[in-house]
Amino acid sequence: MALDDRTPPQTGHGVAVLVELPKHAGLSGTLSYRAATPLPVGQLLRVPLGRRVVCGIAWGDEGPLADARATPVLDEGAADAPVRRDVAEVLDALPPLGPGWRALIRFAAAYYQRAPGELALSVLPADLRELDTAALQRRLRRLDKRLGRTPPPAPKRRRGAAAATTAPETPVEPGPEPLPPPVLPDLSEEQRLALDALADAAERADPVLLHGATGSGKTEVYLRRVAAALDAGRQALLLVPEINLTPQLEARIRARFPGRVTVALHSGLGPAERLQNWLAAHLGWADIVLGTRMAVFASLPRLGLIVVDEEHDPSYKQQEGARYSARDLAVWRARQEGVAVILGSATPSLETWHNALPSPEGTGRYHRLGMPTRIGAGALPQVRLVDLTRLQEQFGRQMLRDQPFAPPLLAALRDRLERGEQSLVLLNRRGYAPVLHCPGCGWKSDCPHCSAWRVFHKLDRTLRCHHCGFAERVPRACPSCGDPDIQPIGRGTERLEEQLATALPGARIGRIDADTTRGKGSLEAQLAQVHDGDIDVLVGTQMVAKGHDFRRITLVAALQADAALFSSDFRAPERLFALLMQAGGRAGRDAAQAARSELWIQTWHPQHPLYAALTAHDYPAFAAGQLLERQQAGLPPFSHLALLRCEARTQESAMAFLAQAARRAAELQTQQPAWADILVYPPVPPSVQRVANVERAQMLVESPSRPALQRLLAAWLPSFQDDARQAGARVLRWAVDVDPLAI
Ligand SMILES: Nc1ncnc2c1ncn2[C@@H]1O[C@H](COP(=O)(O)OP(=O)(O)OP(=O)(O)O)[C@@H](O)[C@H]1O
Ligand SMILES: [Zn+2]
Repeated sequence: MALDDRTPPQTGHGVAVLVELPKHAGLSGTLSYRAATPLPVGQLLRVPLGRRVVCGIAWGDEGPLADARATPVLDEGAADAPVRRDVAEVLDALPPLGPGWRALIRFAAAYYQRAPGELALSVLPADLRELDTAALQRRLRRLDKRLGRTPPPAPKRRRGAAAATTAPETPVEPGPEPLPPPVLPDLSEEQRLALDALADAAERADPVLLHGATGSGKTEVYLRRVAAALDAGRQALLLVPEINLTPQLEARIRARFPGRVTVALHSGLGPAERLQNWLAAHLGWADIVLGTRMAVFASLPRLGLIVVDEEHDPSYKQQEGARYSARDLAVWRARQEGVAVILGSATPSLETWHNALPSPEGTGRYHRLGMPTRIGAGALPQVRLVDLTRLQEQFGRQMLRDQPFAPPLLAALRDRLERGEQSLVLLNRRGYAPVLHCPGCGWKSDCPHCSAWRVFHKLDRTLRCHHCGFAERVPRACPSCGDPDIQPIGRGTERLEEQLATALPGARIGRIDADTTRGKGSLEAQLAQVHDGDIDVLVGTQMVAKGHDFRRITLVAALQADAALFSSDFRAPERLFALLMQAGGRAGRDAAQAARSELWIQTWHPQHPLYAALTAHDYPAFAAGQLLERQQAGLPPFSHLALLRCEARTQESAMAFLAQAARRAAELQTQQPAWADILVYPPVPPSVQRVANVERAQMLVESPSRPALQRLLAAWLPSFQDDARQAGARVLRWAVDVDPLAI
């Protein structure tokens, strides 16, 4: 570069930097800084922002600067210093974030309508955002030690980037002595066929839906594909819905791939460990990353395979900030990077199923592979429906309250007990009773801060709100009329546990729900008890219904499932079907006992078509019925939704904000014919309208076309900021949820 005489000595290179901007800064792109030399895009930096020094990512090269003083001021926080500010530090001990990662951030930010800086920085480990070079060096040395690696050679200089450096390109061989290879099970015929097809699909990087029955051995299929990816020198990313399912799988992966580096990424990790694991992935040292939804954003320079296990699970959808679907992003990322992605489930989401059906029924975008048979050819549990209406006629209401098990179900539970087999009773509601009630004056245990009841927890004798957390000791007498005879209404897992103990004297009863598993490691310990056979009957919420490979359970019972059949949320039947089929899938996983396995369902609506499909284990029939209904109603996957949410001091303000937004949309729609088909529904309060003294309202937007919806949202959202500012303190928060899951 020829320097001319007039160039002041402080010239340098312009770099556009992505930073996590303070909320409402009104800036959504990058900020411009000055660096001594050009920086590679994706490089992690420390830059001054206002009075702080924060983590940033080099996002674009703005070329050599002729005169730093003449450049426009972009950092609002530094209005009194009218120069481009200097990059404070270049974290060049780390290679830049790669093009795949950057493309994913750009896409996800645009799709979910967030600022790229906010998204990019929020998906990096919190500790990484705080690191300076010295601290980073210490962390890297610690990581070397943990992985038994020799420290990387001194960074080499990169061509064309004077100061920028990269870590070694090739992954270093693992340190520990290679252990003897594990013994692999002989594949079932279905597994073999699926693997052949997967190898073909991987060549073309087609997304694949692996639709395998519960207990059909999907995990083994994933592991074989992981092995193939590792053999090809690539990294594998395995996504699972929840942390509680991870310990069993993590142990299995480590045993399966000794000498390979497996790291976990999920919110249950401490900050230091999360950083270490993230670094191992980013540096290419980790071969396998096992994680929850956040792991879809892992930086993986050698990515070769993505697996999304239990792809239907709602926990893949982030419910705050950028409300992304890790499943959908996994498919996008795989396609973009040209790698294979496997979505696995016994009960796929209807969106995925639709994509895996050939046209004209579906889109044919995914390749569908079926594994309908359980390992060992064990039968799926026989479904037994108990008609609660008949039961009530026979025994009366009171009996049903005190002893909620139909006599034949009770007999079946006793059988299991005598044979030393286990049973699982599913009830998706924790606590003792959902509400306390005074028969004298009609008082009920409502929450003073929410439009919800407070739940009675008998163990610690509290009334606890599951929405805002407000808890108080249970009153001795009715707080309204003083009547001492206040009573629980309904039943939660605590009460069910008590009723089971009465009905099955001598049985060892365990309970697993969010209340019993608060302590670190307590869930693992309780699951181990079940696996070891120290428990006869397990009571639990949906936590125990999925994923677990229980070997001794031969009976699963669901006591109160019906509410979902008539929910206003159009996805409720899909979720109920999946929950029951998955729960049933915990029974009879040992082929020797499978023939005796049963799924009992007590219902007021035994004639409902959902139960007919469940009894026949016929997911495709259930899905076909649901898809037809969705098509007729113009619901996803036949349309695309966004949900606008507003939180305000009063319900009127929340509604007014959304009504104003609706008017803005109508204006935009008159300007752009492509948006005419988009429907903006009137704002409504959600089912729980007030939480922690905050009023909530929501408004649904429905579009036949995804791109049209995207464009409308992008044009529409800036006006929200203005309207929110106008509303001042009355409006607390607003958010847009693209492809919302719960409505
Ligand atoms: N080829 C095989 N030979 C013998 N056992 C196998 C084989 N494949 C898998 N298994 C065993 O079968 C059981 C069920 O497999 P796995 O847990 O992978 O099922 P899954 O399809 O993931 O079921 P779910 O959807 O219910 O979680 C496991 O105990 C697994 O170790
Ligand atoms: Zn509350």
